[in-house]
Amino acid sequence: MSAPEDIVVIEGMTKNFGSGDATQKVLKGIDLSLAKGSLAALQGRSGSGKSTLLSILGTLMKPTAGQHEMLGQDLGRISERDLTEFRNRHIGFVFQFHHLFPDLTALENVMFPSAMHMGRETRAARRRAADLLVRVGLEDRIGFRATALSGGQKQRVAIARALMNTPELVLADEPTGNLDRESADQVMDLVREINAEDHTTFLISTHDEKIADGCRRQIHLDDGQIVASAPPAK
Ligand SMILES: Nc1ncnc2c1ncn2[C@@H]1O[C@H](COP(=O)(O)OP(=O)(O)OP(=O)(O)O)[C@@H](O)[C@H]1O
Repeated sequence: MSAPEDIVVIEGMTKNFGSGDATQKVLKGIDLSLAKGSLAALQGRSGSGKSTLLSILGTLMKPTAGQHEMLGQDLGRISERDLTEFRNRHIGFVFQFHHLFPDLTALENVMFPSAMHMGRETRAARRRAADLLVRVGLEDRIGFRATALSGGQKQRVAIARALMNTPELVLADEPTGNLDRESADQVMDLVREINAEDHTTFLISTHDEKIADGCRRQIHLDDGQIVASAPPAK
């Protein structure tokens, strides 16, 4: 059952890859809810299904079975077109490898999601993108091409880009996996600040205990099942 403060609820979620004898059961019945404003780590050994779960939560992949609700909408029952619009409007993504366009500037990279989001005029988008880059501490890198940024700076641009459309939920798949300790800690400080100030909900998959400890909830996946999920701090 979902509580009013839950923005995401999944029940009985399964995901199989392949078919017949080659079927691989990757998610084996996941029940999970995320309260608005939560900051949760998704932990588990390599191959336990973390990226698969994030892809489904991000509506980038369909589950084999199970219920998926977000913001009160049953996402299993809406058209592909509406799902794309829903994703652009409500979900932001940060990946291990930043996926910035190398020849675009930091500002242009951050503005990119707004190009897919009808109705936001360019001047307002530029202003918001610039404000976000200031917020992530890159005011002196706004006009730099992505190739001229350090790994930590690129990941901060990726966070700004994820926030461009003011999503309720940000899914981050090993966002610090490619960074040195200091840059990883800075990225996590930034995530904590955004979470505290904006109440944006974050789910972060990580192999890094320090990053997981910096979250207010730890969800452990083992072989496609949740084996522990510390209750959210109140
Ligand atoms: N598109 C796919 N087709 C077939 N099998 C897949 C696909 N995506 C993932 N898998 C398999 O699902 C299992 C879980 O993969 P997943 O990437 O979700 O794990 P993970 O916990 O994120 O691992 P890591 O920590 O190494 O990133 C793996 O055995 C993987 O080979």
